[in-house]
Amino acid sequence: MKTALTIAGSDSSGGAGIQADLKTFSAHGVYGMSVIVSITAQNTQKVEEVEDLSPRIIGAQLDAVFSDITVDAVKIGMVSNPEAIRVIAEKLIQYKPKFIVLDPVMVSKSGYDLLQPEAKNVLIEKLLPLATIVTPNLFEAERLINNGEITTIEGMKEAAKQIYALGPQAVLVKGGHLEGDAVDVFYDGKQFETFEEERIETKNTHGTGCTLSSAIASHLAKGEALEEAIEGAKTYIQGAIRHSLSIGHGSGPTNHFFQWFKN
Ligand SMILES: Nc1ncnc2c1ncn2[C@@H]1O[C@H](COP(=O)(O)OP(=O)(O)OP(=O)(O)O)[C@@H](O)[C@H]1O
Ligand SMILES: Cc1ncc(CO)c(N)n1
Repeated sequence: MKTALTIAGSDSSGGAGIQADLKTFSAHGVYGMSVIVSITAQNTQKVEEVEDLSPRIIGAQLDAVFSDITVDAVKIGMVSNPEAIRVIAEKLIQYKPKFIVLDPVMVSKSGYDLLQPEAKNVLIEKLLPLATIVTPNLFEAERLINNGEITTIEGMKEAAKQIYALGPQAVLVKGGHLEGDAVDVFYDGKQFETFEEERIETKNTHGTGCTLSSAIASHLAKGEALEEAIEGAKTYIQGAIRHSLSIGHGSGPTNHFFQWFKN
């Protein structure tokens, strides 16, 4: 069986973070593993509190996994602080996993900082150059390049180009927060490609970004080429949002098992 590792934060409500990642891996038939960087007390309405694990135990988790198990793909989500980012980068350079999908998580849908503002430049310097693909949403893309607001597909293309110049092998700027259809823009230094799906009208979009990046990692772990992996992940997130769950009183989670249990 192929394997994937998520390095991310825990979401107590199970809709985003580590929990979304593991569910996504399972739904793809990939064996999931996790290195927890931070614990969030959150639900479908808001993030109440965050507590980071020490860099020492983050490093120890990475050593424990990589020293024993072949990791076919890594997904990185919430990394929270500069010290955590430094140890993650150091271990990834040491163990050299073949594929790294970096979701540069910065702020929760409810507005809580999941990446400390002073950690942004460390993420850019240490993690972006290691990424097979980085998957910012519009807000994260704006913050990565500090070049104003992105409001159009053309703007997404320009941002993708500038983020590519920071060192990842490819970029997928996600258009979930734009108006109209859900259009994501891919750039790999050679060409642009757009991945488009119809926008689904729902408030239940908690964990969409985590789900998409883990789905890409799952497809890469199974040996698919990058664009094929994105295509597969985009089809998956569309189904997971279409059958998303009205759980909780806020923004409900995506449904990872919609093939079997439709809402
Ligand atoms: N309402 C929707 N209908 C269809 N697709 C959507 C919708 N909202 C988001 N998507 C798609 O879901 C994926 C995740 O995009 P989004 O921009 O929401 O990520 P995100 O903001 O990082 O998510 P998160 O809130 O989990 O951090 C993208 O492929 C995007 O196009
Ligand atoms: C732990 C965690 N990671 C990522 C996100 C972004 O969706 C979240 N809300 N919580």
